[in-house]
Amino acid sequence: MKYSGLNLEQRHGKARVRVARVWRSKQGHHSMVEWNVSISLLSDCINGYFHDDNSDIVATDTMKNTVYVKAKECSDQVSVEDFAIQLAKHFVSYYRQVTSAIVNIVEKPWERVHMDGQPHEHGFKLGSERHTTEVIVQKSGALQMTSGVEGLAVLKTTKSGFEGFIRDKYTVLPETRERILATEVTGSWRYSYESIFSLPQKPLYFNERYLDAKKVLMDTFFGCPKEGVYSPSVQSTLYHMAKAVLSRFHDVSSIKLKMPNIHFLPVNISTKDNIIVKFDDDVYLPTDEPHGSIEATLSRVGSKL
Ligand SMILES: O=c1[nH]c(=O)c2[nH]c(=O)[nH]c2[nH]1
Repeated sequence: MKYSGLNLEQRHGKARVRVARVWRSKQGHHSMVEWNVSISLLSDCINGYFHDDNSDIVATDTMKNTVYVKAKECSDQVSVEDFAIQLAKHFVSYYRQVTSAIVNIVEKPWERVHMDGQPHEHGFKLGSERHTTEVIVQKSGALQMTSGVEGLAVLKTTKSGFEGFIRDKYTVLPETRERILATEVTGSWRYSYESIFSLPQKPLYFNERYLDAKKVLMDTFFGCPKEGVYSPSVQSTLYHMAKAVLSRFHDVSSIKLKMPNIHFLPVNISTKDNIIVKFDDDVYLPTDEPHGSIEATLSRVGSKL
């Protein structure tokens, strides 16, 4: 928006609104989710910036309240993606001023407790990795949506190496075909649905997709239980993981993976005359600083990122 020779780009929203929703069946079976919701609206409210006139501003406090109202209105359990879409749809359809709504949600990994193999009706414990989503909905119904996972910490104790890299006067790293490979995957995959009117109608479709995508990522990282699979680099493993998701899910058009290389350093301790600990692929020093940072986006040729 141009005003007195200046250009203004703006958005406003509410970040980190926490909400939990419980669904109770008549038989006493409970389901629950906990979400951390961030909303950002693109809206025509420039008079608030230029003329001290707030009459076109949706208060961020109102946005926060809307999260609770919409959670209340979900009478059946919904995926985090469906909730994000419902919220975003509300803002673009309810307010004349709002042209586009961006909703980010992180789901806290509450998992049903099992006792002696039996699922508990109303007991949950916290897991580790988190299900995430970002949806952008325009007034026209145009949609961009991604789902993802964060904090997926995985490690294997062998079948990993790193050889053949550039060696120069700054290089000390020995080549190896035997090391620990550890990372904490942050991934997000873009769905090819481009309109809120063309979404799959199956309830909890995106929850199923999330679990399946996570399984494909992990299966590719680890390989089969007995043999595993050799990783020549984090880069190669990342590529195979991303490719497996694109091959498996035809409604995913691109995937971004961030895979820090969390180093486990060989421990060797010696004095001038004595070796106290000699590394034999057994004792490691786990570190998280510094770590390698490796990330890439893989998309189908012709897909919009
Ligand atoms: O898999 C790896 N990729 C790298 O780029 C790299 N760099 C490094 O020092 N170790 C490793 N390992």
